[in-house]
Amino acid sequence: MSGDGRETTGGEPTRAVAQGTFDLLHPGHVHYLREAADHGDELHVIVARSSNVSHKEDPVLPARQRRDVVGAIDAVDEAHLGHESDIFVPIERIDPDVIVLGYDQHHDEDAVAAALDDRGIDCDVARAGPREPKYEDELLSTGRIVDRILERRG
Ligand SMILES: Cc1cc2nc3c(=O)[nH]c(=O)nc-3n(C[C@H](O)[C@H](O)[C@H](O)COP(=O)(O)O)c2cc1C
Ligand SMILES: Nc1ncnc2c1ncn2[C@@H]1O[C@H](COP(=O)(O)OP(=O)(O)OP(=O)(O)O)[C@@H](O)[C@H]1O
Repeated sequence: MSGDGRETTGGEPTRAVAQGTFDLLHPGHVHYLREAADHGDELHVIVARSSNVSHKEDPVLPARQRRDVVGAIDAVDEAHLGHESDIFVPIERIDPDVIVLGYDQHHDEDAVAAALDDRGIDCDVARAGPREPKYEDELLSTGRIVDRILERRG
């Protein structure tokens, strides 16, 4: 562990990767990114392309804007735009020691580990936990923020 609580190996800095849509940031995102950062010396974040966000409504904000705002969070060393068609292309470029899946990300840990293995990428897979609400009415989901906007301003 280094002085700031992150893991080190004493040699090259270790790299952790987090990923997601990150449309309309909220404290749940900050919690996830801080937890992911604790898995390595450097945190790299892959921001999903809008065309790959198929399991929920389209993001409101363009991918480059989502990347730039995520990249401004203290825990994040570098934010990267995701690849349009092959999610392992940025992983090959970043060459992480660990991929930290979000607590509710639909990706299966074993399936991701098997895909990494198939491509000869030596990398662990971990799963982050959820943020517990700190106070009543804390909105910890982009979808719920959008619903609130529509209720109040729609
Ligand atoms: C290891 C890993 C790498 C990913 N890389 C990309 C990528 O390069 N491009 C992309 O559009 N999505 C990528 N994704 C997918 C998104 O990050 C994300 O899971 C999904 O599209 C958005 O949904 P979410 O915000 O609910 O997780 C990756 C996911 C994982 C687990
Ligand atoms: N409340 C939360 N606690 C911990 N992690 C979170 C929380 N909300 C989102 N995350 C994590 O942040 C990453 C990006 O999440 P995403 O952009 O899908 O946000 P979201 O608020 O869950 O969106 P939506 O409400 O539209 O599903 C994912 O890995 C997700 O697991």
